[in-house]
Amino acid sequence: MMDELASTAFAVLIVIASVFLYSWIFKKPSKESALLPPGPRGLPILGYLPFLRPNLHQQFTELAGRYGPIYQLWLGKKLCFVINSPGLIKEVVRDQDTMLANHDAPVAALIATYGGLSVAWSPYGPYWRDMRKLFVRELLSNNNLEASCNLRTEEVRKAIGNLYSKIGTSIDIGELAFVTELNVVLKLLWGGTIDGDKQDEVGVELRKVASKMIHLIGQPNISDFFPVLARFDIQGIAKATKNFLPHIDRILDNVINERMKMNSDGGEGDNKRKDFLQILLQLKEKNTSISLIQIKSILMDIVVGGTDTTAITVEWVMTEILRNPDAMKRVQQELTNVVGINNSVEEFHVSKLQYLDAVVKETFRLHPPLPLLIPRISSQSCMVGGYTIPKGSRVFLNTWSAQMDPQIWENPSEFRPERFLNVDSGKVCDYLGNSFEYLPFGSGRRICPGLHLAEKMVMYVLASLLHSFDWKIPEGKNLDASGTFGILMRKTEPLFAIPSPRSSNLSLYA
Ligand code: HEM
Repeated sequence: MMDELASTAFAVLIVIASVFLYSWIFKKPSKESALLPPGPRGLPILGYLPFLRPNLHQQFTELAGRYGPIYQLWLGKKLCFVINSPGLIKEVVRDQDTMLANHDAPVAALIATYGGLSVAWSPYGPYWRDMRKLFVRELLSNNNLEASCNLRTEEVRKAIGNLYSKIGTSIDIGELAFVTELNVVLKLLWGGTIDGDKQDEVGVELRKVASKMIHLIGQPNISDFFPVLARFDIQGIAKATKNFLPHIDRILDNVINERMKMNSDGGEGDNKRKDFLQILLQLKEKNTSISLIQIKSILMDIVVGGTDTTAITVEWVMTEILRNPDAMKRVQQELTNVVGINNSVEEFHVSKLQYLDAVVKETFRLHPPLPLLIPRISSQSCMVGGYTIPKGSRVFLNTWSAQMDPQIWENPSEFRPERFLNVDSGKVCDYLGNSFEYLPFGSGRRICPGLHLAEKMVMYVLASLLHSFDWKIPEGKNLDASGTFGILMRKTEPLFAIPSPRSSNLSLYA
């Protein structure tokens, strides 16, 4: 994608170079008063854009070796800073958190979220705070997560039950995890509003929507690097996103209408527990400041933010486990001890699965789904590491670099879950954003609000897959562990694996 961007950038921009050279020279912010860090030099106008490689987090880490833990580079008209060390990441998310609390929303993200109304893409301020509070309080609080345990159990059991009918065949693990996670998320969102075949249809449609949206948002867009060119929409990304929006609207409008009909018929939907859509619609009735498009943006936050990330994680963990048979044996032994070979895994078992927990943590370290988190933009000029970050700069927090730092992690490229078991090392890494050398869910005000749900789901799905089945790679397939970065880092080749039953507990899943 970066190569494509580079050639498009060249073709278009060489033609108009002379016009821009003038404005470039005269509009570039003055450096006299700002102490900027060193950084790689790029070309006039294009900056470093033509030199970007697909795996940005790796390239940024290499550049840190040359320029230090903080450096600057121009991407088109945008001044960018890359922060690579735990100490400086801490400065950003603790000391300068309010100045750097905005995500730098690409044009496509703003269009897809009705002008930035979602939690992820709204600017830091009262609107974002209220929406995030609502999101966390009503959907992702500990109480709500406990209350929705049955629903997750039901969906995971359904997925495992289906696998028993596919014994010996090759399974796309990412797809399996995605469908399971999407079903859980849809149940949390609108419970029994729609059910059966209709739920499956909506699931299939939302799946397409989520992956298209991630593709559009993750695609490098000239308009983001040269805002003055945004109105020409050279790559047609804005147009594609606008054309696609009515499709999202139609799906969500249908579900919302169904739910409103149920409300007016006095139906509670998914038995006693209120689903998220029901809560949002009730709030809307009471409080006219919440509009339908805000509700839709939040629903999309969850569908887009909560499904692919979790599925990618399950796929990476399964890949590492298949590459490390000793780890697979140890996980399965732990499951046998904690769950019992002929019992099914329950969510309450998960907190006792310490080795699996270490395997998941180690996988997040090596393969974080968002190795550069979501890039920030400075709302005010501020200082990091003794350097000035001028207002309006893009800031990349390269957590991958910190997670692969040999000064912190011994033999960082080796898969060694034991490093997360070693309590004596004094390194207690959790997901809460306080260990700045380990931040798979980010940190500070913008830390992922879905982390507890994600943790529960990832652990529960993996425990169920590994307790019920042994897994092997299909003949002729290799177990490649390379990733490709868009906005998410996915496996370059999807993982296929063949299940064979480990225990005779099929009846528990039927
Ligand atoms: C393995 C799964 C997941 C990973 C690795 C992950 C990771 C992240 C990261 C790194 C960020 C950016 C944090 C920052 O900028 O500092 C983020 C933000 C976000 N995530 Fe997640 N996430 C996951 C699952 C979920 C789930 C399940 C949901 C919702 C149900 C969710 C919803 C969001 C939202 C709404 C934001 C934006 C928060 C804001 O801007 O205030 N994520 N996530």
